[in-house]
Parts: sequence; C-alpha cells; structure tokens
Amino acid sequence: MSSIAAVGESYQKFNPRAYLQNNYMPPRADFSSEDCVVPWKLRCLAEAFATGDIHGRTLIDVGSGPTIYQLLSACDHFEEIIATDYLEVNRAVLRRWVQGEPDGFDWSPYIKHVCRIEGKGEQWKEKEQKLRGKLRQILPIDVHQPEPLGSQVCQPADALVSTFCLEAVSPDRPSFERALSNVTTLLKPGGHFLLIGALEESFYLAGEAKLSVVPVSEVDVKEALSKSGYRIHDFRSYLMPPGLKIGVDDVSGVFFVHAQKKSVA
Ligand SMILES: Nc1ncnc2c1ncn2[C@@H]1O[C@@H](CSCCNC[C@@H]2Cc3ccc([N+](=O)[O-])cc3CN2)[C@@H](O)[C@H]1O
Repeated sequence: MSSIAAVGESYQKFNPRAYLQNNYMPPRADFSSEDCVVPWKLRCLAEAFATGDIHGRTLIDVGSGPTIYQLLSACDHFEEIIATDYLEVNRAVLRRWVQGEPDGFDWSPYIKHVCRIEGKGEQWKEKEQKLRGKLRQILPIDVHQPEPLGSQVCQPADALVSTFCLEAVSPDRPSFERALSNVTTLLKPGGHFLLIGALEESFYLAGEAKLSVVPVSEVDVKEALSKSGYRIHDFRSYLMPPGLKIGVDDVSGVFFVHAQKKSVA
C-alpha cells in the first residue's frame, strides 16, 4: 500500500466528536485569555479579512474537517463559501450544522467571540445565519489528486482557507509540497490564501485514530509556498504553552500565513 493510501486508511477511524473535544473545547478553547490558541487563530483570521484586501464571489475551505470557526470572519466578504473534506463523517457534521440540527457542536462561544473582536456590533445569531446562508456546497476533496475536487468546480476560487489539513494528510515533505501545489490549482491568479497549520507536529489523536503528521517548520512552509508561486504578505507563529500540551498531539506551535498567488507574468 502506498504511503498516501495508508494515510487514507488511517483516517477511516477518525472520530469527529473526539477531535472537536480535543481541540475546540477548553483548555485550548478558552475565550477569557487572548493568549490562548483558539482566540489567537480567530484574531489572525479576523485581522486578515479586516484589511479589506480579501474578497470576491467564492471562497473554498480546503479540508474543513468538522469545524466552521475558520469561516466566521470570511462570511462577510464572499457570496459563496464551499466547504470540503475527505471524510463523509465530517461532511455530514457540517451539513447538520448548516441545517441547524440541535445535537451538533456548540459553536456559539466562537461566533460571539468573533463578533466581539470584529467590533461591528453584529449579533451572533445574525452571523450564524449569514454563514449558514453562504455555506452552499460541502464537497469531497483529496488534496493528493492533481484536481483535488475532481471535475466538480468550474472556475477557480477568489480565495482559499485551509486549517491544519495539508501537514496532517501528507506522509512527507515532498507530498506536503505537492498537495499545496494541487490545491493552488483551485485558486485564481492573484487570489488570496489563508493557511493555518501545526508546527513540528508528528501525530495527533481523534478517538481511536492516531494520525501521523509530517513535521514542518516555518522555513518549510515558506519554501513550499514559494515553490507554489505565492507571495507572503503575513506570517505569524504561536508557541504552544505547556498548559495546552494535553497529550492529544505533539504540536509545538501553530502558524498563520496570508499568502497571495502571483498573477501570471
Ligand atoms: N487526502 C485528503 N485530502 C483532503 N483532506 C483530507 C485528506 N485526508 C484527510 N483529510 C481531512 O483532513 C483532516 C483535517 S483535520 C487535521 C487535524 N490536524 C492536526 C490537529 C489539528 C489541531 C487543531 C487545533 C490545534 N490547536 O492547538 O488549537 C492544534 C492542532 C494540531 N492537531 C480531516 O478533516 C480529514 O478528513
């Protein structure tokens, strides 16, 4: 079995609820402290969209997983948002959230926090409904394919978002770089890419699943983006404090990049 096929096999045991519990509940989701990792991620995204530079008709979220927090600041700037994931279990979690089914994960603390830091006086139920209205497609994706969405998407997107996906599905650095190159075909020249990921992580847990991750450094990420024809506008790193090293992974930090795909010369 190829190493990429082995990654796909390992994801069959991925448990969305366990994954959400590990990463999107306290202590990692503590909104009382700006130093906590989840508020840091939300602030990076809110500030990038607050520049007004990132807007258009369509935004694609690559490897959404079972989460929607990564789209909260985007929803004011695009007409349509397309979520994607490799696993049907995750796409089903997202569909249930879009349909407002009651038994899902409670994202309200995230929506309230983003409304607060955006400072536009937006009510959280208003933002929740706005995102639900824009999240019109939830598609299968495989970043290891030259056409990650198959033939599903007609024209390139105006922007991409991706959080914690590429390094968590790539067995090694060349595969990580190829996956980035593959997803770049989904983005129009001049389009913006907001990428969040784990630094120097080698594994993470999601219920019974123990998933391998290719450890990447800041330099590795910057090199990969440069090879795929991006200009980096902003690169930030967060150092995981000891109190947030809770055994669900061995991540040493988190990176945020605002990059732009160079227009063809
Ligand atoms: N071939 C494929 N193409 C696209 N997506 C695929 C493919 N295979 C699996 N997927 C899809 O990609 C996956 C995305 S979730 C990946 C989790 N990454 C690691 C985890 C995340 C995390 C989160 C938060 C924090 N923190 O400190 O706040 C730290 C960390 C570090 N650990 C999953 O949805 C799978 O379904």
